[in-house]
Amino acid sequence: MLLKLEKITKSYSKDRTILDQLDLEIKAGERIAIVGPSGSGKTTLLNLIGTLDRPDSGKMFFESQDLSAFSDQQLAAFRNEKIGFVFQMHHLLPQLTLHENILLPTLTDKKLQGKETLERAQKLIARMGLAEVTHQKPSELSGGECQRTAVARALINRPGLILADEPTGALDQKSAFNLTDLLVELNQEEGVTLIVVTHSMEVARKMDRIYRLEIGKLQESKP
Ligand SMILES: Nc1ncnc2c1ncn2[C@@H]1O[C@H](COP(=O)(O)OP(=O)(O)OP(=O)(O)O)[C@@H](O)[C@H]1O
Repeated sequence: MLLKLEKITKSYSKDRTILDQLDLEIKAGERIAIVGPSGSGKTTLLNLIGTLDRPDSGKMFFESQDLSAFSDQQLAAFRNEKIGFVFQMHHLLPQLTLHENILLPTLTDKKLQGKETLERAQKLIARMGLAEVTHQKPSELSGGECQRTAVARALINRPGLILADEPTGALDQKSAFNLTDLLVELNQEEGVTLIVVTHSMEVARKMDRIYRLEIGKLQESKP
């Protein structure tokens, strides 16, 4: 099991529980979609899985390691090594080129800086169809190119898990389908596990399993 959530509860205020004793198990290499009404807690759940926030109660295991036992510093190192993030708005740094943005997650760790990482970046740039625009800055790229750069950045450290929160939400339909197909191909080529929060059933249907988040719990849903 790559990821196991046991009775995870989270609220931001006393009068409303967002996630209520939620359980989830995900195997390495799976593609999972999380759908559900606006405000149901999808981003909250993704932030907990990504260790950007901690649950009020419950346990979370990643490769059998109990993450609640990790200090904030240990979690930061874990996150950088094991998890890649893709957001709705690409969150690229505007002053850096596409190439520099992709290398950002490698800058915090000396072990990651070397020929192998540069080769990995080149390979991802080619794979994403970005070879022509590597020295351009985000303002000089299309929305689809920015999102593909964000996917390359998420993959640069070879994480076991990609968390994507509405990755196609800001794209036109053609770019949205392209990006989804690319994520599926990368899952198949590299074995990276994929958790995608989406409002789009077309995107969700390309995953192995679809979960609906409603009233604090996940229910497996048919495509
Ligand atoms: N930091 C916070 N402080 C207080 N309330 C919050 C905070 N973050 C989220 N919420 C509330 O928790 C609920 C769940 O939010 P969340 O962003 O997880 O929902 P979502 O399912 O991702 O919604 P959407 O589909 O609209 O993006 C919402 O009612 C939101 O207002």
